[in-house]
Amino acid sequence: MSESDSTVPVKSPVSQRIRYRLHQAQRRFHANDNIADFIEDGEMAELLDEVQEKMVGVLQSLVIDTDNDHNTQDTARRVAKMYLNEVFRGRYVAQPAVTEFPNVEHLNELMIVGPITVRSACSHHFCPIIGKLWIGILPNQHSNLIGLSKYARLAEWVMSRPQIQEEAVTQMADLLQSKVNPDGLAIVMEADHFCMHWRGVKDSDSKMINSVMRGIFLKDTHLRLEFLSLINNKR
Ligand SMILES: Nc1nc2c(ncn2[C@@H]2O[C@H](COP(=O)(O)OP(=O)(O)OP(=O)(O)O)[C@@H](O)[C@H]2O)c(=O)[nH]1
Repeated sequence: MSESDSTVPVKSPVSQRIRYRLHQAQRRFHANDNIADFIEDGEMAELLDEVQEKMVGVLQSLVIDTDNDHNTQDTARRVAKMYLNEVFRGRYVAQPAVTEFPNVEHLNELMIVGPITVRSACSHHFCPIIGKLWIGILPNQHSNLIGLSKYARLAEWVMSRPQIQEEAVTQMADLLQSKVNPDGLAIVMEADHFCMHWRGVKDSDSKMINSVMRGIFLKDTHLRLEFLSLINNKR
């Protein structure tokens, strides 16, 4: 815990109050963690004002004349809103409600959902990661079936945080495993990383593809190949 977070005066900045609660609960708050449980009513509006104020400082340090440049006058507010309410929203809001249905018909055939569009950002440069995600599920009679749209809603919640792709797919797999409790779970993500396209090495063509296989997908080569060939036909 940093010294400034260990004791929190009542009128301290809202981010400091939230960090204090996280430290007290000994909860991790990395860039790809959700911290909704530690934010009280009305504090998102305060956080917006605080991030805006800090963004004003960044623009000043970039020597941009925000007083006279009509294009950047409201940029600090726009960027703060974009981070908190859009591109990093998955850190600050609670998990979307997911209706779970019992597997009454005891379905146990491979089901594939995708491609789900992924919009994320890398935690190193905060550059966009844009890609696609496929999910394969082999339910059993005890599995919960969740509505099709909920796969996309859960993916959006996990992905709209700064992160690395390897951890994003693992988080997605852990979440679906806990919701659906299937015999097998497979996830493949293919994405463009703008930190490689727009800057740095400036390689416009390369993508990152990674997968997570759980349960029967690890043991059953035929099932794994069936999943991979079905999604390959659609890519
Ligand atoms: N493994 C992994 N690396 C990523 C991901 N997104 C971005 N990166 C890479 O993370 C690295 C960032 O760390 P550094 O190498 O210290 O950054 P840098 O000095 O700006 O590196 P360059 O991008 O090569 O200019 C870069 O190589 C990125 O391409 C991801 O999802 N997974």
